[in-house]
Amino acid sequence: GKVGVLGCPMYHGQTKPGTKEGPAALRDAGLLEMLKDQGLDVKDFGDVNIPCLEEVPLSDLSVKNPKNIATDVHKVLDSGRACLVLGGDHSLAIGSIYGHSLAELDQVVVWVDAHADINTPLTSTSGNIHGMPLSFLVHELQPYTCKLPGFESIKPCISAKDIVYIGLRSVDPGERYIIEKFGIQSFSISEVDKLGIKEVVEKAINYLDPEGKRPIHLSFDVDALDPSLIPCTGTPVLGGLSFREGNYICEELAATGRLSCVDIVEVNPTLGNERDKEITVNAALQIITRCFGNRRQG
Ligand SMILES: CN[C@](CCCC[B-](O)(O)O)(CCN1CCCCC1)C(=O)O
Ligand SMILES: [Mn+2]
Ligand SMILES: [Mn+2]
Ligand SMILES: [Mn+2]
Repeated sequence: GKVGVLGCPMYHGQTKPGTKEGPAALRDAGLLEMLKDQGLDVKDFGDVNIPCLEEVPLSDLSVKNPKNIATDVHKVLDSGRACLVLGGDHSLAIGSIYGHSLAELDQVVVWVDAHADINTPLTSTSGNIHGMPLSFLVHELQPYTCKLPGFESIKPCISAKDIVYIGLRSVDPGERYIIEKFGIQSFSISEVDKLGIKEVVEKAINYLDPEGKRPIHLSFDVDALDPSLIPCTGTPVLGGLSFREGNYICEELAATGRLSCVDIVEVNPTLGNERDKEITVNAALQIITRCFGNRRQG
C-alpha cells in the first residue's frame, strides 16, 4: 500500500502547546522506517504550515490552519496514497475531514476518543476548539451553531449518520443532547464492556457502510486509550481502551482495505518525564502500524 505522512503540529485548539511536538516525537522514534519495514511505499509530505500565535491575529488563526490542512490532505489523497496525519491537537480534524471530503465525497468517520468533540462554540464550557471539531463539519448541526471568524473556508461535509464513536467516557451535557437529537451512533466504554470490542467494531462498520464500499476516515485521539498507556496527553480520562482493543480496532479497519485517512492526535510529549514519553510514543507507533496492515498474527 501507499501512504503519505503529513505532520500537523497544531496546538491552538487547546491550552497545552506541547502537541506541536507530536509529529517530531513520532518521526524521531522511527515511524517512517517502521512503515517502510512493513513493506509500505511511504512518502513524507512534511509538516502543514501552522503559523504560530504571534504571527497572526486570533481572528485569522483558524482560517489558515484548517484550510492549509485540508489542502494538504487533499493533495496526499489525490496522489493516490492513504493519508496519515500526525497531530497536534484534535482541532486538526476540521481540516483533515474537510480535506478528505475534497478528495472523496462519501467518506464515513470512525471517531475513537474518550470525548465526543462535538461542542459548538455556544455549548463549549472550555472554549477549546479541540472539543468542537465535529460541530464545524456536520450538516445537521449548522442551524444550531455559529461560524467562528476565519472558518468561512470550511464547509460542513458529513452527515450525523456517517459518524460512529468508539471509546466515549467524558461527554458534556450539550454534546449528549446533540448526540441524542441527531441520533449519532456511539459505542461508549460501557458498550465496549457490555458487547466486547469485536461486536462493537462489527456493528460500527456495518452501520456506517453496510455495502462495504465507502472510504473510511479514522480520527484516533490517543486519549481513547487508557491513560496508563498514554501518559503524555492533555485530557486523560481513567478507564480507557486497552492496548489490545486499540490494536484490534485498527487491524479491523485496515482489513476493510478502505481506510483512506488516519488522524493520530493529542500526543503531547511535553507532559510527563522521558519514560512517559517513551511509553506514549511506542503505543502510538504500534497503533499506527496496525492501521496500515501490520497485524499481531504476522
Ligand atoms: C469533554 N469536553 C471537553 C474536553 C474536550 C477534549 C478534546 B479532545 O480532542 O482531547 O478529545 C472538556 C470540557 N470539560 C472541562 C472541565 C469541566 C467540565 C467540562 C471540552 O473542552 O469541550
Ligand atoms: Mn481532488
Ligand atoms: Mn479526547
Ligand atoms: Mn479528541
